[in-house]
Amino acid sequence: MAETQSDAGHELHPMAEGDSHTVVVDLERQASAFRAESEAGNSQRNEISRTKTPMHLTFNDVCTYVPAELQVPGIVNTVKKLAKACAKGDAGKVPERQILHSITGVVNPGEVVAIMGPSGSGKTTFISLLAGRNHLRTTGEILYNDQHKPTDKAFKRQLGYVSQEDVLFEGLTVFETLYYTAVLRLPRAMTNEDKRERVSIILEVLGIAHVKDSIVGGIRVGRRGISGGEKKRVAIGQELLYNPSVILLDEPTSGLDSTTALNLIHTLHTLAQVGNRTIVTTIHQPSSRIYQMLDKLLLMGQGHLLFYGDASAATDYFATIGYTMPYGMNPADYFLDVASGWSGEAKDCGKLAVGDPQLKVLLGAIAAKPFERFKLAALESQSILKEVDLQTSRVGEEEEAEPEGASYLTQIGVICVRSMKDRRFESFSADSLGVAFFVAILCGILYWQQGRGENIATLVGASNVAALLFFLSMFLSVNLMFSSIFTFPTEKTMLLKEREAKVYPVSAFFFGRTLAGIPIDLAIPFSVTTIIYLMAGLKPTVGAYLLTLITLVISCFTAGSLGLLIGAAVLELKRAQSVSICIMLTLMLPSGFFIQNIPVWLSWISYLSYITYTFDALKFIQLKGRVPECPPGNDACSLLSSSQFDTLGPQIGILLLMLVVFRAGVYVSLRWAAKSK
Ligand SMILES: Nc1ncnc2c1ncn2[C@@H]1O[C@H](COP(=O)(O)OP(=O)(O)OP(=O)(O)O)[C@@H](O)[C@H]1O
Repeated sequence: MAETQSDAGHELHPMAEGDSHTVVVDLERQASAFRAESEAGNSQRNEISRTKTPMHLTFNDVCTYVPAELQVPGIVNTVKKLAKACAKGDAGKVPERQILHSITGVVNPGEVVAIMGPSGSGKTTFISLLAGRNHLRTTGEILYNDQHKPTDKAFKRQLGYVSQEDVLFEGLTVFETLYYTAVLRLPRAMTNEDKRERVSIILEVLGIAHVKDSIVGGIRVGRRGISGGEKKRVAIGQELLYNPSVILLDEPTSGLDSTTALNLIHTLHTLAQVGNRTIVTTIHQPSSRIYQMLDKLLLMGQGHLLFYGDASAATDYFATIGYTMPYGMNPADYFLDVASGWSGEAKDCGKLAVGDPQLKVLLGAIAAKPFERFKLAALESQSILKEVDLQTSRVGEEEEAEPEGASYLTQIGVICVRSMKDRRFESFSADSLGVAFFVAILCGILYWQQGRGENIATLVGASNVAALLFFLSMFLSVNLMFSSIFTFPTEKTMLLKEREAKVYPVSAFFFGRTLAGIPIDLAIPFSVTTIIYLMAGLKPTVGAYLLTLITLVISCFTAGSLGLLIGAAVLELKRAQSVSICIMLTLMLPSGFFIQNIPVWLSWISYLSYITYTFDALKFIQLKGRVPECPPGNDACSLLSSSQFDTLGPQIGILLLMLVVFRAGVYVSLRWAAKSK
């Protein structure tokens, strides 16, 4: 039996290259191989071909509303709006626009339903509602197997959702992307080998095995990776891995050439049929060959349901209400024309607006001769529900006992390793290393041996060393802080996507990302400090070197945490950058280097600045007892050697405390961001 399986796998061809039949035939062969293996007791492979619980989807009278006015963000605008609403006496009431109007229907297991409609007709809104990923005000009911709402936390894990935008890690290879998803989402009882094998099967099924070692690529990593169509298939593969009963896809074929799009729909069709999955996909402009492959069509126009039923019956239906398709036309093109307000005469060609007479005419014709969706839906619902009931009762126990996913420690480990691999092109890129080494060597040359005993014994030499210590702490910490503010805004979409699918808790993401940052964030401070230390001839004892290094590393981690906190709290890059510049300058100016006589009412800021404590600690380590006696009354000189504390402990302790507080703030901000979406 294993031979049959491997044969099926090896003979598959990449979709983009092979013809469409190959994939279907191969999938069918593979599916029969899976079934055969299942009979032989190999349940794992069987999971790929058939779902555990077939899902019957019903949506009834779904209406969705959005605010009718522009919602300008910001506290001032919110207060203004509230004041206006209170003055009018309608506080809390926001004028709304209806974007979905009474969408009703039924989708059975094993079917592929295509949602079609012109741009802005509500396809994305509707499919994201089916996936429980839309939080707009919605009335009506969406139920799976008559009991699960798509927003139910426990049930969400069973819904595969591929959004319109590709949310992938640009720095990972295709195999890594699918493998880490497999480790996070597949049952912990499965061995690593089985998970790898599952990934290999998915790669073959989706025709992307030939690019498994190519990176995803993108603007962030500055590298061209796999093609748009391949990215889309990687995203689909991530969902297929855990064998969901329902797969919802938002425009999976956009950007694909017609053959690749046809192959993708073939694949979905086969997955639905051999796996008894419920598949709903929005689709923009399907070719006539794709259209023929669809089981059901849900046509939308301006948020209204214009047709729902067998795709093959749509042409006849529209003919009966006076919209006869011209001979030889692609039905999909014709229905889009109709939904866009074209009634067959060239002069009427144009887009519909709500209340458009054309839409009213069409809706009137539909109301006069409905496509019997309600009757049909009710009948189908009853017969299919019986079948689903039977199958569900057989697998009912399995559904109750959803297998446990990765353990908490595995989640942290995977998030950590995945994040390190994703950042491998950035953190250790020639650019960032080049800047760090350039600055270190420039500093070393400019301050060449300034820290030696004879130089530091002069007032000028001691001042130079103090300036070098301040610069060193500023350069390293600001460097890290500014790179840290990008972390969460750029990973926000991935965090939200994986949180929506309940893959891991926020704390696992927080600890995983924190761990991933440690080696990368240590490397630059360590090498820069060592180069400058040797070239500038700072205090030549191992103890002083280690203390300087420890102080700078803690200071960098504190600054990095502040950067993460700003990024996590703001989650918007431009704003995060502006906020961090303000905070950094506020902390730097009163830190004891630029100005000594700070106005009393502002002096408290210096106590909040991690730079004050870092600079103090470095002066204590390098200058205490080594600088010349200050002439009486020379304040500038005495500042060289003075510290706020006579020992090192309090400075280091306060820095560590700040580090913990900032990290806790990061965690709270992430939780809040994940919740508020
Ligand atoms: N959060 C929102 N706030 C305001 N308007 C919204 C929101 N979401 C959707 N809309 C509006 O609802 C309508 C339908 O949008 P939707 O994105 O669902 O259309 P679509 O059919 O998927 O379009 P496309 O094919 O161009 O992606 C549009 O007019 C859009 O502006």
